[in-house]
Amino acid sequence: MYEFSFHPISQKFTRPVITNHGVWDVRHSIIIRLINQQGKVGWGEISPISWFGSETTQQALDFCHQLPREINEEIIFTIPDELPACQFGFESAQEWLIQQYDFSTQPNLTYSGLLPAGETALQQWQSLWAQGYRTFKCKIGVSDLETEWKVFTSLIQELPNTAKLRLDANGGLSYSESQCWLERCENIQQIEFIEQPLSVDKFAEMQKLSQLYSCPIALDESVANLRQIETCYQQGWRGIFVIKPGIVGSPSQLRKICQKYQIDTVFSSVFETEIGRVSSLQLATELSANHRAVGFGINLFFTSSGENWPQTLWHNC
Ligand SMILES: O=C(O)CCC(=O)C1=CC=C[C@@H](O)[C@@H]1C(=O)O
Ligand SMILES: [Mg+2]
Repeated sequence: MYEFSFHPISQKFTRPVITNHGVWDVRHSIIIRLINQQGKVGWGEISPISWFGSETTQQALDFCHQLPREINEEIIFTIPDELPACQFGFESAQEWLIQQYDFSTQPNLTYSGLLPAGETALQQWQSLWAQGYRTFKCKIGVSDLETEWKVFTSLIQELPNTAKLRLDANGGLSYSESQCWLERCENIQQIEFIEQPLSVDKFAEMQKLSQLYSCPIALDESVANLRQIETCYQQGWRGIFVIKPGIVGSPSQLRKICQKYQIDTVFSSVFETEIGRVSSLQLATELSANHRAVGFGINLFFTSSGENWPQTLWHNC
């Protein structure tokens, strides 16, 4: 049995995340705490992204409110699939009790840095490069193609050949715009992949594009949860799968799927706090089959874990 408690938190990003989905400037999460009978504490984080298909923060809060103050493993492992962020948060907290993670160790992974939208990306990449980043991601499908292509070509001209660049459209391109990007990126060696060019309902079209062009395509919104990963794999997707542990669902089920299908994965943040990050990077360390850079490079919050975090965060809620 575990003593269960939770706190909703809201944190404003240092800069809004601008994508085809819109402008996102505040991250709403729920921090959960489990205390076992030996008095050990396990931390978990529920950070939904409803426009990726996960539950809403309100639905996650309603789920937490209806739980008793004492919960057991059966409750944790029977959280419905409609609540993937809750599955992640509760299972992570239970694993935390066993692993007793600490924040001081940065896992031995390669990180990708998310560049700001538009021209600002041209200033930002150098400071990230100086910090050791060699993989960058920028958003496309936000303004018109030619404007974005102009910024992109300036960026590519500046980036060293050893850099890798990911273009994330968040499903915001049309079929012809996707063809245009894929054609133009065909022989640009820095391009690692184009992420989710078309919307989730256009799987067949993305499958066709992946056969027509050599520039790799990564699915993100199309594989946001475990059921979607399974479906896309069964429908023949053998390209890249972007895995967002914070919203994909049960970590134990994710381990099974990654081991069963040996999929080409890129682990990606849901812009969580250090609590969700520690658990997500544990999964990335275990399951990153092709050692692709993980999309956890940038801290978009004003504060990050400091002394005695998250106790301080917990008591300040
Ligand atoms: O994957 C990364 O490099 C960083 C995380 C990231 O880009 C995203 C996180 C959450 C929602 C989206 O705005 C975006 C994405 O689409 O991948
Ligand atoms: Mg994405």
